Amino acid sequence: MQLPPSLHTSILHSLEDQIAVINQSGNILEVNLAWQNFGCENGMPSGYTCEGFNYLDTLSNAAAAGDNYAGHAFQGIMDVLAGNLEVFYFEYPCHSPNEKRWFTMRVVALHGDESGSLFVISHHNVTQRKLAEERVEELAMKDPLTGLSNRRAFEFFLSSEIRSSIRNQTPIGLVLIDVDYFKNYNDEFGHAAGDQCLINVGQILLAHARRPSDHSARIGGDEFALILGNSPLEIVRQIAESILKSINDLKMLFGDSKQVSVSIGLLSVIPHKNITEDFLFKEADKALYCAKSAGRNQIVAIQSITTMPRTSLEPPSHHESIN
Ligand SMILES: Nc1nc2c(ncn2[C@@H]2O[C@H](COP(=O)(O)OP(=O)(O)OP(=O)(O)O)[C@@H](O)[C@H]2O)c(=O)[nH]1
Repeated sequence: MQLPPSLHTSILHSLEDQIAVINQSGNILEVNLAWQNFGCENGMPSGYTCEGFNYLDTLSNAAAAGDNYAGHAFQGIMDVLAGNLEVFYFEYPCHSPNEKRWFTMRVVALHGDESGSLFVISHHNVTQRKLAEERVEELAMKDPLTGLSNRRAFEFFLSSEIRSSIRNQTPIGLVLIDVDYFKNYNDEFGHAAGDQCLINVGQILLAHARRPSDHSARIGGDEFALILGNSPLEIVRQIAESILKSINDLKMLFGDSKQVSVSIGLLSVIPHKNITEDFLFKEADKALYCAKSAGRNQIVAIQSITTMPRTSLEPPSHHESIN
């Protein structure tokens, strides 16, 4: 079989990765078809070959305009050109107005080039892998039944909201919600109806988490939580009352026999650095326990939390019940 005369060029043009050869100054000497096509698909004139382009200039201009990825790529290439780094490998987002895209960039000295003045840059599209990773990440943070955040995500958001509240000295609200006598509900109406009930409660919580700093989560079987960033006690209380009412109103959806109620414990506090998420959660949980003990279908608010550095003793909390 006869191989094409310029076998290496043919191989280069057959590759899916975008490949360019640059010299020590960053001038592009040669690109493959994939590189040309990518340029044309992204605003370069048709027939664009990159000849005369200086890749380092392009990156440094983008970096000067605030593109940190371009700045990092520039530095990596400079390190390879200077011989300080054998291979530079970098993964970066390159989203277009229509789609999310990620690429890897690999920069290495041209193999077999004795002058040591030629370098190969290759870009590989890793979008499919990144989208799959994003999806896995999303699934790992979501409760599959209600679509709300799961406990893991809740803990993450709580800790991040506490840090933000400490920084800004704003009150963080925490609301814990537990369905009343849910075991009986399951026993009486069946597990599928129980699932539907949890979905409906989840939807109500979701509708009450309106701002970017609000997060609703299902943190256990019939236990839910709402984090309300920058919310004083009065606001947290109003939101909890609205949740309680909406859940009581679910019986209109189900018919009178399927009455649903919840017990709610809540607090709002401006935290300082000794306040942990575990501490806040336990305080709100104490209030929830009080709401259960006092007869359920009601709200108990922690009125004040001693925010002094903790010793081995739990600080005193003061509860107020709202029916
Ligand atoms: N349908 C359904 N039930 C669940 C799910 N997860 C947990 N459960 C049930 O939720 C019930 C929770 O009941 P308990 O924690 O004993 O409390 P309760 O009956 O709600 O009583 P109080 O909380 O004291 O008012 C249990 O019977 C669990 O089996 C779920 O995903 N779907």
